[in-house]
Amino acid sequence: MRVGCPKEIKNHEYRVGLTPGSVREYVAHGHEVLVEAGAGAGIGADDNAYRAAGATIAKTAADVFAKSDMIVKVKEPQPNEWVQLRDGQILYTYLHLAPDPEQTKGLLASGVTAIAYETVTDDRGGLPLLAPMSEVAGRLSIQAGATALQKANGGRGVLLGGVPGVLPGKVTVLGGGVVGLHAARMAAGLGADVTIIDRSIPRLRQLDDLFAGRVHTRYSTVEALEEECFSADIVVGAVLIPGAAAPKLVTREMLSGMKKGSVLVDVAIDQGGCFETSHATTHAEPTYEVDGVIHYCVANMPGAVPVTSAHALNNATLHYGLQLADKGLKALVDDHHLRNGLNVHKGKITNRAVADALGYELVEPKAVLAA
Ligand SMILES: NC(=O)C1=CN([C@@H]2O[C@H](COP(=O)(O)OP(=O)(O)OC[C@H]3O[C@@H](n4cnc5c(N)ncnc54)[C@H](O)[C@@H]3O)[C@@H](O)[C@H]2O)C=CC1
Ligand SMILES: CC(=O)C(=O)O
Ligand SMILES: [Mg+2]
Repeated sequence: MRVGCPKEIKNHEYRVGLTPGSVREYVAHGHEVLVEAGAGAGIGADDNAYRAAGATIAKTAADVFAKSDMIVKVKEPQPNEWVQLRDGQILYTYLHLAPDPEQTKGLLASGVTAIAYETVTDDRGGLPLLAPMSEVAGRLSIQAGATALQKANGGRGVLLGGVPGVLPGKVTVLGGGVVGLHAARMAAGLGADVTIIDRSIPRLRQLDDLFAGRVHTRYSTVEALEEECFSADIVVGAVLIPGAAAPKLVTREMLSGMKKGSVLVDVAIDQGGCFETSHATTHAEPTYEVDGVIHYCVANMPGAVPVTSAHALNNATLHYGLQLADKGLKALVDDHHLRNGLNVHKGKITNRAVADALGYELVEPKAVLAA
């Protein structure tokens, strides 16, 4: 198979779908790899590094899209990318379709077979291709929140760790999954007073064990949300219902109960966000203010640290990428966890959460692959 990797074009997105190390693996499996010139610049991998790994360098993205059987990317295709996709081609990348009707229409019209990293599953109930970027974004959320909390940046001017004789800042984390765990770990490491809210009691038990009393846990009710958000300096939004639009846990009305200059970091923004007042921002202009509360809603947070992120992402995506390259669509038939990643195939929606969110008929992946 010919595997193509275009340069990412989303605002300040410096990650790359294939590192030179991954290219070597595809080449070792007998595949041709076509990489757009400059695709790895953001991680310090120049075209010669890709040539040394066995790739051919394409001058333009158009060349990569036209000549490849499978496109491996990081971010969801942008409008001028989805028009270049076609029937019979595989797209392997993050998609986040539930909050994005325009992209969904574009992918359906193209006929492409689109596999979303974020809905591929594993035996432990996890999302193995989302997890590494959730680890990065969770850790980054506290850096971003702490920066926004500084007075000169519009925040209320609190140092998260406090100092001897002065109480630390308070961080509330909504959703104690992968993002939430890593946010809590960073916040606790800085000395903040941290509370995690989740609706899963088994998960709260795990977190309580893990942090051995260093972090508080609370079951998710409106009362708990209000108390923990109203007293917080930073609230990290980290809830997820896989594939679906995020539930709006913090309403606009609740902002009036929050401290002026406190910060909402909505990591869940790629699934539409869990604060009613969130809208996606970019690394170029990451924050805005509503009712005195600073909002940070960057939908591609890991793009800020591409050297770490691209390698962590490739570690997770390589296995299934090779399966797809080796076997084509049979890889989806053979492995139900990979099949759970199938969101769009030949003009049909094949993921239930996406179909429900956007009002499409669901076509079962097994049925569509057998056709
Ligand atoms: N903005 C960005 O750059 C990035 C965003 N993300 C996003 O962050 C979000 C979280 O991802 P993960 O931590 O990997 O998900 P996860 O599945 O590991 O964790 C989600 C947690 O939310 C909890 N939850 C669901 N509904 C809840 C509710 N109503 N109240 C309280 N808790 C609730 C679940 O029990 C679970 O523990 C996702 O939307 C993901 O796409 C991930 C990486 C980068
Ligand atoms: C998961 C995601 O949206 C990202 O890594 O950009
Ligand atoms: Mg406390």
